[in-house]
Amino acid sequence: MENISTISLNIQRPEQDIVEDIRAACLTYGFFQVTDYTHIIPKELPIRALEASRQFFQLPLATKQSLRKLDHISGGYEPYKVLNLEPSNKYGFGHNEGFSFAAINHPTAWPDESLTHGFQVTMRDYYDAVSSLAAQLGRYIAIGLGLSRDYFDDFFTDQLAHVKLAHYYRPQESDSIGSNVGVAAHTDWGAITILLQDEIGGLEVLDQASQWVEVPPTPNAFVVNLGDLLQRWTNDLYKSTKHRVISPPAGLHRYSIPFFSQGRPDYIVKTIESCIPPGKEAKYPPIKAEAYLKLKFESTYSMVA
Ligand SMILES: O=C(O)CCC(=O)C(=O)O
Ligand SMILES: [Fe+2]
Repeated sequence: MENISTISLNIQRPEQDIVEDIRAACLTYGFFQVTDYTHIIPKELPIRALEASRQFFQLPLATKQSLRKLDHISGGYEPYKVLNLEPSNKYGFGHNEGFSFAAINHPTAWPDESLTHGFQVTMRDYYDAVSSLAAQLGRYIAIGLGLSRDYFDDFFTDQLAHVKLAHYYRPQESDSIGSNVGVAAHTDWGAITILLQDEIGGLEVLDQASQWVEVPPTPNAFVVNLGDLLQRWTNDLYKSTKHRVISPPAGLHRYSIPFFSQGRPDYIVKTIESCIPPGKEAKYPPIKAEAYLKLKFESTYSMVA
């Protein structure tokens, strides 16, 4: 079992080296970490985003409850749910509360500016910057597949991504239940997920030998993983790998911010020809990004209000 690789995106590196490192990771784990991205994401922005997230979760519960997410499309607060391993729910019910939002103009119950100063601006900045990183990773992935570098650009332009601020913690009493589920094992649905995690740890990836491998918290790094849509797009050549989060022991708090890159809703995802072995057919028919995500949602997730 190999470690999850850490790939420097330093612009001084030969581009082909970055491309090959990313390709190797996509063919195995579909998980890697990236560093040296400050030409795309300002150095202080991830710190600001985690700080704003901590600030949000410190609001009184009643305030957070008033910002509750109403359905799976809109953004807002997702309250803490204690363990409930309902199999039809992709995330189980781990020990976490969340706040999610999507692209600009998307309905979201934002907290009042007077309560969390600068929160919305920080989150918008974060969204835009990480969107650019997703598009740049798309270019490296395209080159690695022998495609033109702008092959995925159209998919990432005006994409509808989802960002989730996640706060993992365990109230004392749940220790007696013995549950340590932060997020139950799952694969992501979209194309690329870019995750910022703090220094607590707990994210694990299932390797080819069915062992859980930790993705260690790494200063100034983002975790990148491919989702089911990119696996399908590449005819299963690139991997969307199962992962989970072990929640920290009572008394510790973990914060993370996954950015789920799901593409322009009306974009039609059609199997990349060069990923189909000679003499074989594509495994999947073309599908609109939006229709694919809806299908995934309906088949695996039952929202409990
Ligand atoms: O919080 C994390 O480290 C990962 C969360 C995750 O996998 C997800 O929300 O899809
Ligand atoms: Fe995930």
